Amino acid sequence: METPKQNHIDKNDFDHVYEPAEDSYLLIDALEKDLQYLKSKNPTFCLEVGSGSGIVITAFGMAFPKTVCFSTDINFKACSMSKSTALQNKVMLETINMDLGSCFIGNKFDVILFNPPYVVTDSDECGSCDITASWAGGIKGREVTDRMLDLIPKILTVDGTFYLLLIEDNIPNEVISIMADYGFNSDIVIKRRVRNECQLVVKFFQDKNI
Ligand SMILES: C[S@@+](CC[C@H](N)C(=O)[O-])C[C@H]1O[C@@H](n2cnc3c(N)ncnc32)[C@H](O)[C@@H]1O
Repeated sequence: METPKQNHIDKNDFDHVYEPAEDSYLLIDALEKDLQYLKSKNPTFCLEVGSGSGIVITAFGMAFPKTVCFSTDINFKACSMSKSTALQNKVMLETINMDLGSCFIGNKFDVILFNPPYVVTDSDECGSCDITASWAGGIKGREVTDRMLDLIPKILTVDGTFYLLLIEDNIPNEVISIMADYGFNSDIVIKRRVRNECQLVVKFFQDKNI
């Protein structure tokens, strides 16, 4: 998958919006690894929750020009940057400044992407609308992620796929078990150690075709 250009961004903008890092590129690499699977699904609608600079959803939109792409972010400045990144790379993207994706209940996406704030912090650090929201994940680094898990069955198509980035501190087996209770199968697409952090991307799906 091609890496989107981000020439329009001033370095200082990353004081307010998450700068693409190893986790962003791991999610892109997971999509690249799953390209044939995704192509076989011919997705009509894709949503990235917490799109930050927009690098992931733009990479997806470049690889799937016929897919209608949406993104959300709790941080207003991230929404503007996502839109500009998409525009610079000629990707049509609808961005919405909101919490997760609850306004979409009743609508269904074929692909949902989420690189959440996953760092273990105190609960009271979690839930801001600024740059802290990029990383502060509360207890087990899962407070935002777990709310998203509850939403997935309501906004993913029956044969859709949800890609979620986690670190070992998030206890991936617990996440897999929560999703299994909702009727989802899972598969670890990619795993990488980055300094002292083990990052992985897990995909969740309801059909049997991996
Ligand atoms: C780790 S950053 C990932 C940014 C981008 N997707 C990437 O991979 O580079 C997490 C993003 O989620 C956003 N976020 C955090 N909590 C959110 C929420 N409740 N609803 C929507 N976005 C949220 C943050 O503002 C931040 O942009």
